[in-house]
Amino acid sequence: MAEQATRGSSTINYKDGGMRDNKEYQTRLRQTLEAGEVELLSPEMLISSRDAEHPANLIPSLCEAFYKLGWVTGTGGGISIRKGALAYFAPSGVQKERIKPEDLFVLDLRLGTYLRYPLPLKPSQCTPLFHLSFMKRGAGACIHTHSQWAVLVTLLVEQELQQRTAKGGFATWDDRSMGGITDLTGAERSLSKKRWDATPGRDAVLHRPFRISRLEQIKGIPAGQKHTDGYIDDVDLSKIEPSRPGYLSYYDTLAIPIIENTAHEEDLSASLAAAIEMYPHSSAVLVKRHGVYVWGETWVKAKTVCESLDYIFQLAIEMRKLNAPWTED
Ligand SMILES: CSCCC(=O)C(=O)COP(=O)(O)O
Ligand SMILES: [Zn+2]
Repeated sequence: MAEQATRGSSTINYKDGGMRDNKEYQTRLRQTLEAGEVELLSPEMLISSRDAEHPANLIPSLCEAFYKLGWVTGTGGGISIRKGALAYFAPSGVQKERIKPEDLFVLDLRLGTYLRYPLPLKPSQCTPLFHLSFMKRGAGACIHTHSQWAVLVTLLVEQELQQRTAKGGFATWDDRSMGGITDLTGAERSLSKKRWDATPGRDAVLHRPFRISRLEQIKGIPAGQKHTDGYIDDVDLSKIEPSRPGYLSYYDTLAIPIIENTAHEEDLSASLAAAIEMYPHSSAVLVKRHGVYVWGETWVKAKTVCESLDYIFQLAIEMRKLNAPWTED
């Protein structure tokens, strides 16, 4: 395992072993963590904790649970968790149900530098996408699944789009880019339009999101999101108000944007960023023929929303088989 971390042009070598049981070191370590002086940390300390709620322990156990749900089959998908300014990522191409804390990468979001990089592993290809959710939404965790239900709803929306385009296409900007969403305020609409015009990657956001209403489980999806222009350590994310408070009501319509897939996961960054800008209230983005990204303030919230969405996607597939409409308009 790598015993070093690189900061700027200098390389710091760390020794491990023995130190973990040393009380004085533990105290200094805690003070160092509290002061945010993470450069004094041994990379091994970043993943050594007896606390089951520590990201180094949570990521392996959650990935195992997600594997059993069919969310991270064949190494794809996963979860990243943020602890303050530190973000924890799983390795790429490794069976997600067998990940160990030692396999995890730790990125300092302020420095943009890895504090732990366990060669010869590589960080998950989802890393830049997870990173976007931390920087733009102040997320505490982000989940990526390859759930078959998520993939199937993107196919059905694609089919709807093809049928609509064949009938004469899209008339207005709203119709094209917002998929006919009518519940945005005038200010949000005009801001979205400005963002839409200025955002690279917008062309890969489908002209129609997945939309569904009148389902009890919709009440498990947040109504609004926090917006940040980058993770800043001295900004208290808990003080940033979400764009809309609370959760969707039974009478709201859930809308999840869909972006085109790319040959490489990391190339989804521009379109994911565009979808996040375009849909200011959304806590998820579907990737056509691929899966879904879902984030939340905490890993518990991200997992709960992901479960609700997966349930809704599965129900939507079954509804379509029965010719039951997803929305009333
Ligand atoms: C068969 S998985 C292809 C890549 C992918 O979709 C993904 O989610 C990234 O997986 P990684 O192993 O890099 O975490
Ligand atoms: Zn993927």
